[in-house]
Amino acid sequence: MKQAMIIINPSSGKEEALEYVSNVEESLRTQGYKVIVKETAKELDATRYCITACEEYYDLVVSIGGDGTLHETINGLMDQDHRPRLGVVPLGTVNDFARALQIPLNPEEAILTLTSSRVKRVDMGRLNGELFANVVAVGSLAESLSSVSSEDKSKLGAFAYLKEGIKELMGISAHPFVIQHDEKIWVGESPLFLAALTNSVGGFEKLAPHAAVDDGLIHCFIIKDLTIFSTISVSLSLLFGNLKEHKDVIYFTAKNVRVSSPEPVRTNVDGEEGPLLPIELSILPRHIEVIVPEVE
Ligand SMILES: Nc1ncnc2c1ncn2[C@@H]1O[C@H](COP(=O)(O)OP(=O)(O)OP(=O)(O)O)[C@@H](O)[C@H]1O
Repeated sequence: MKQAMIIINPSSGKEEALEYVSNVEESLRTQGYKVIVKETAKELDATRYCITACEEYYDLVVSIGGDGTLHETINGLMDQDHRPRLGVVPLGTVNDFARALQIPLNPEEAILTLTSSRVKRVDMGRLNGELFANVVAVGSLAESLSSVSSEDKSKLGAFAYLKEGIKELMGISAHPFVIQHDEKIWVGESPLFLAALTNSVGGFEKLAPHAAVDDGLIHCFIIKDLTIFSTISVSLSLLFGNLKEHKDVIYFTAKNVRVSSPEPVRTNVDGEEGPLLPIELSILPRHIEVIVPEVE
């Protein structure tokens, strides 16, 4: 009999997550799965549960929660030979991974998608010893993103990040970076370096419109300028999708990236606080298989 594990963060999605479990269970049982439900109680529980699902040859893991829960679930798939297929019911504020894969942001509709026969192989990024699914942000702006309050996130969604970003850019200086990408190197000062795998970053689906989830590339943006006029125009480019063409932005793609700084600079990984520099990024092409809607 096919086996499915539901990994659910009961604290996600304004504490509404548990309401959806029975619908997901029913959908999976109807499809012939034996279902087990694992509730997370703390950080990294989702990773531990997902490792068990790999070791016990589960066919499917469904993550019910925000991008944080999804990030932790995906990390359970890191060095595993058997990797169950992934289903996603997004309950967070931003839900970049679901946006990038056209998985409905409405939980009820996302649950219906679990019956889809269409799957997509998706790239994962490796950052030092962990995986990321969407984006790594480095620099003063990234540090401010980690501090966006959940109240602001719920109220303003993606605009909370933009608001914090503009506030931050008006008052801060850049960090010195050394960015090695494949055989090239960039040395300079920047308030923000972004490495994106998908088109959706911080809820902005147009940040990297050309980034396909399975193109085997890390899409990198270095923001160079800090003046207020530039900040406003960079923000507009974020919204309208031409960031890579902006004159104060350097854009490149790479398979391997190393970012270092003589200063202690923090990172933000998939929307959560990440490690200090230096970081090494690489790509695991088409590493996981995700259930996506029947029609694009
Ligand atoms: N039972 C729990 N109570 C509190 N926190 C938990 C629990 N289980 C897991 N967590 C932690 O909560 C973090 C945030 O979860 P997640 O991103 O899924 O939800 P969210 O905060 O509603 O989403 P978003 O950040 O997009 O608004 C996870 O990274 C995880 O470490």
